Formats: sequence, structure tokens, C-alpha cells
Amino acid sequence: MIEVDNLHKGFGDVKVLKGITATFLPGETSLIIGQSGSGKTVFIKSLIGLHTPEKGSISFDGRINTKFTENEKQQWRQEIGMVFQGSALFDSQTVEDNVMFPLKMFTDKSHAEMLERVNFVLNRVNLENSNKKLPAELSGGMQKRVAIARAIVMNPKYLFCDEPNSGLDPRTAIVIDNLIQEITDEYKITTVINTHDMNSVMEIGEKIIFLKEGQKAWEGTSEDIFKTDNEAVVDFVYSSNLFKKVREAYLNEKKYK
Ligand SMILES: Nc1ncnc2c1ncn2[C@@H]1O[C@H](COP(=O)(O)OP(=O)(O)OP(=O)(O)O)[C@@H](O)[C@H]1O
Repeated sequence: MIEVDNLHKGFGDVKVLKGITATFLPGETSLIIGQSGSGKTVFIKSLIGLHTPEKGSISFDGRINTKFTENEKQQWRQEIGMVFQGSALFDSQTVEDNVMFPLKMFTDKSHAEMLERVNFVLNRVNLENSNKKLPAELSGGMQKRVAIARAIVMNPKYLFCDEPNSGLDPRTAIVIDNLIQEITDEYKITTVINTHDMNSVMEIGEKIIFLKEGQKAWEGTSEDIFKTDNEAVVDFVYSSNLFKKVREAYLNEKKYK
């Protein structure tokens, strides 16, 4: 479980995060949404320790990240998996080497043991038989699956994804979303995703946190988002005519049931 308490972060005079409090649970996929500039990236960077809070705290199963000893920090880093925008794979390394990288870096497993784990996670993301391929030989969706395999190879407690669907067609995006959600549930990972993708919000929004100008302006599920009359959320999520119509249809259906 990750507990964020009254998190403040700014740069110089610019206040970006203004007192965010939120809880993220194991086995749950949480989405952070909000307009460009609302602070989503600063929030996720704070969670992974790239920004130090000015005020407030972030605790990982009771351990406050700013109070870690060097050893605890090392341990915690190994408990984190990350999927970045654009997959961030090493272009000159094969799929197998990309996925094996964290194991080489953090463990003293034998090559055979590492390979067994790599094959297990590649199989889990439906990418068997691609070990010797280079990223450039794969589609965008397959590259994302390699990135997910690499993120879970260390069996993380916490998974952070920054725009995991960027650059993917809607169908592939749903496959990736569902994969992240399944893995989260299966291995009871605490997963936090930054997204612009409203399809994701509708599909996998077990918990959605809406940021507005650095504050948590709303929290709920994808069910709740249809029903909410929070103006800022409605404005943001239903800025597309298609989603507006979906919402109207949903509300009408509920009314006549
Ligand atoms: N390192 C930094 N130094 C100064 N200002 C920063 C820094 N990082 C972010 N900001 C500012 O913080 C604000 C929030 O930025 P952030 O990147 O978190 O927004 P976002 O919600 O992720 O936007 P987008 O959806 O466009 O990625 C912006 O005004 C940005 O200019």
C-alpha cells in the first residue's frame, strides 16, 4: 500500500502539488488523470523518489521514503517496476537482454536462473519466441509488452506507468491496459498509472484520481465518473462528443431500469 499524505511540491515560486492525500492499494490499478500541467508527472516522479516533497509524506507499506537508510533505499528500488512513455528499451539489446537487465543489476542469480525468470515473464506478456529480436523489429504494442515484462521481472510490489498507451492504436491500447490490470491483480501489485487516455479511464479505472491545478479535485471509479456532477471532471472527461453521448446513454439506461 502507498499512502500519500498532504504532499506539496513546487519549483522556486511555482507551487505545483498543493496538498495531495491519496491511498493506493495492492491489487488495484489506480489512474491519475487531469489536464496538461495539472501536476500528474510531478506527482508520479514524487512517488518514485525523483522529487523530494517540500511538505507531507509518501509511505510504502509504512516506510516513509524520505526517511530510508541507504540500505532501505536500495531494497525499495528493487520493489519498484516502471513503464515509461515510449517504452524506453535499450535499442541495441535484444528483448531477452532488455528484460534481464534488472536481474543482472540487482541480483546474483546464475544466467540459467535469470533466463528462466525472463522466459516466465515474456510468456506472461504473450511474447514467447521473441527473445533474440531487437526492439526495432517489434511493433509498438510488442515493445510495450517487453517494457511491462522488464518492469515485473523483479516481482515488484509497486508498478508505475507513465502514459503506457501513448502511440498505440485504441485496440492495442486496451490489450496493454488489460494486461497491466491482470498482472496487478494476479501479483497483488500496487499500480499507479498516469494517463490521458479516456478509454483507459472507462476500461480499467478501479480508482481514478483527478488532479486540477495540483490538487485532488475528485476521486472515484469508472462507474462513478458517469454519475458525477463534479463540473471540473465532467468538463475534462466529457470534452469529447463521443464520451458525452456515452455518458448520456449510460445515465438514460440507469433511469429507465
Ligand atoms: N523540474 C521542473 N522545474 C520547474 N517546473 C516544473 C518542473 N517539472 C514540472 N514543472 C511545472 O509543473 C507543472 C506541472 O507539470 P507536470 O509535468 O506535472 O504536468 P502534467 O499534468 O504531467 O502535464 P502533461 O499532461 O502535459 O504531461 C507545469 O507547470 C510544469 O511547468
